[in-house]
Amino acid sequence: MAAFEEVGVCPELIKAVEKLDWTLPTPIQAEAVPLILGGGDVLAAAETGSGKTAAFALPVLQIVHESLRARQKAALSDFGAASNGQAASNGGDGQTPTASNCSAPIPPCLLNLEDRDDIVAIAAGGLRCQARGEGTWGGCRATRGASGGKVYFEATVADEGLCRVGWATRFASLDLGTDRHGYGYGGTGMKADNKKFESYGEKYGKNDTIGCLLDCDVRTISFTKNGKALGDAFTQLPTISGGAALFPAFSLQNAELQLNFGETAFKHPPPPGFVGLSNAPSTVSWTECVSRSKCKPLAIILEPTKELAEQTHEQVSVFCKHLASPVVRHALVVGGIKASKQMQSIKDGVDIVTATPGRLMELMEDGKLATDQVKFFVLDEADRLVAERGTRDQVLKMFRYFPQTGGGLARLQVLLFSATLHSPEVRALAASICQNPIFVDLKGKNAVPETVDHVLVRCDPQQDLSWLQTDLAVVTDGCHTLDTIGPEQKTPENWSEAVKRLKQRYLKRVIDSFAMNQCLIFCRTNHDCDNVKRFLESFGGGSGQDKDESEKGNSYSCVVLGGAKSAKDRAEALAAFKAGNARFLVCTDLAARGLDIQGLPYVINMTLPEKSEDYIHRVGRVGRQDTMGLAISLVSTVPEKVWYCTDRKNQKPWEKPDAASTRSIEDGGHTTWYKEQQLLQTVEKRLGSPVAALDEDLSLPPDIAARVAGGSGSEVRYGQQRDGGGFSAEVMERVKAMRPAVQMLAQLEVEAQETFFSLKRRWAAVE
Ligand SMILES: Nc1ncnc2c1ncn2[C@@H]1O[C@H](COP(=O)(O)OP(=O)(O)OP(=O)(O)O)[C@@H](O)[C@H]1O
Repeated sequence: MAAFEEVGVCPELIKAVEKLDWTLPTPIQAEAVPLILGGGDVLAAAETGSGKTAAFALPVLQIVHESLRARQKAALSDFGAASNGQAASNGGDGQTPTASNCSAPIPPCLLNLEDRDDIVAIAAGGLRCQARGEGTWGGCRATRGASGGKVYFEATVADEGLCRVGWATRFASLDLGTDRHGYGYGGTGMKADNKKFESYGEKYGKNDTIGCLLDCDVRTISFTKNGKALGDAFTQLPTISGGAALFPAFSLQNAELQLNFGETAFKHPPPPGFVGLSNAPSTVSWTECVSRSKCKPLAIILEPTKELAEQTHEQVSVFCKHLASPVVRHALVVGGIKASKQMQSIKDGVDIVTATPGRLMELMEDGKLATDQVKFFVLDEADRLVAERGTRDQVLKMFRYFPQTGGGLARLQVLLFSATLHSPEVRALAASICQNPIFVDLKGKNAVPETVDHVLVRCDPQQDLSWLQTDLAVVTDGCHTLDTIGPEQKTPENWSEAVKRLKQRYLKRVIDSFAMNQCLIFCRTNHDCDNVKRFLESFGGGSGQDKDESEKGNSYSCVVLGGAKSAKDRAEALAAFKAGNARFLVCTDLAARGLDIQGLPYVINMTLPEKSEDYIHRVGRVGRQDTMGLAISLVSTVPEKVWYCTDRKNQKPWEKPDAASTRSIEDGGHTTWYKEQQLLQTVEKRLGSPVAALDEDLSLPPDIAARVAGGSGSEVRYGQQRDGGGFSAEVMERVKAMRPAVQMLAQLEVEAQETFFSLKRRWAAVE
């Protein structure tokens, strides 16, 4: 296995990993780091806990640092050249020129070759554009935008075809009018903003001249057709400023436009008070905007949850420590925290942003984070990021913001990482945003480390009638509040309620039987998490977050981490669990991915997840870094009716369960029947082997017990590193084989040194 320097990691980053006591790159790091350093797009799939974060963070940091250095060097030499030139023109007095003595004429406003879709051609002279191709829209914008005053330009339709003309910020989609940052008026007599198309003015076509009027003072946009005023099209625009200037913008489909920004006389002069954009006093150039912004990251790392983003950001901070001259500035951009607070941390400049999609998109759309310098787009847990349509669309939209041109190291590199990267959605995404990606698949579909043991507890309420006992304060989800439950009832509803009760009893038994003091308990919903917490609290509970120190040792202390909690509560819960102040983290699948909790011994699934890849990620919280972990799933033998809410308005039907809400979703209600036996089959198929059941007394099956307690001479417990001091059996084997050669080399080294010094002494004596 290669060392970090052999895979190309630079000395500063090696220093950082050595401080973490990392001796060798993990297999995914050894594979992915050189590919990324070599400039490739990479899709990397490797088991949970295999060090994927560093596999992308190290090379990304290294290239970002190299780019910053190159930029710094170029800036220093430019400055040298400029100051030398100035010294000459100032008569050699060496004084730095002031703003007043270096004012240059403002360049004319033209169509921007760098701000257009590929299918848009711009004619020499920069005032005529066309897009050819039936059914395909192409967009472009001008080089100069208005940041104040009353401005005007004209667009004359030079050919048949479809077009929209208007104004947009430089952050808007080039498809004018399809987001919040562009305002267009189309030839079909429609105006468009944020995908809202409404009737406006009249139709226009070949030879018509459209006047585009922007009044930055009252924040309105209006249009004229051949000199005839069509009235206000857009009012109450967001504040227009240097950073959010509005540029002339055009979308065309098989059409051609001739523009006049005011360099020559207009066909139809604008109303009094309006001036041509070329002569307007308050304008900004596109290049000026692009180079002025300090918030111009070179790398964007996208994470599906705030917790993961924080964790990756921390990892990046650790790696950055020894990168100097210049330092790499990195920021966290996540929801749940005031955007203004985050702006504070990025406004002085940022090179790497670790973010969750929603907040990042917001900043990008508001023009607060420039995207024109982005070299890396990393999608960690990529399959999760694209699993939902909304996030997938956001990811694609983001991608369109990034520079798509450039070669070599200037090219945008796209990196997709996950333990489970085999979904069709990921493949479709890769096909649309990656260039010849290399798929590094170290585990295939089965991405769980060998260090995880999988067992199940069969919860059969027809056999085990202990659910009828009332000794424990079991709290179920209320699905069967209206149903008659009892030993004489043989209905599916009875068994469903029974299994809910039984599972909580088993939870307590499992915790006691393994004397667990640190465990992640996965539930299906936030509501289920709260119920499990209430149940555990009935034995003392405690959150470990309270001031009362005595709660820390409580055997059932627990905290909840679920999407329904506030960002602050989630952060506190995770911190309490990581610090060992709460023994149990009761969570939804929000915590299934990426969370890295050192030496976590146990995971309990109160219910199996609907997708087998979520099982892989859940159980991947244990068995990390070669520590042994146990995943215990409580699996119902009978169908269980559960809450299933598909719309946001009816999120809490359990608060007042009634005949309507407890009906199944097919019948207009909010429940569904969950069949865990089927889910178990998909999990087993994914794992490639059956999951063994715990014995009735909840002891481990013998073959598993042997791995952790003496069977193979091992005394390793769950949560501890397996035999081999953190290295896999394969590595240990190679270390053993190489030991004699290394010892011989060390001996030779000693002899060579001794010979050298004795020769040196003799030489000194002769002299
Ligand atoms: N080369 C290495 N040597 C030793 N430890 C390492 C090395 N690389 C990473 N680690 C450690 O391994 C643990 C797991 O790493 P990481 O969180 O990156 O895994 P992952 O593959 O992203 O897992 P998941 O799929 O669950 O997100 C971390 O605690 C990390 O510090």
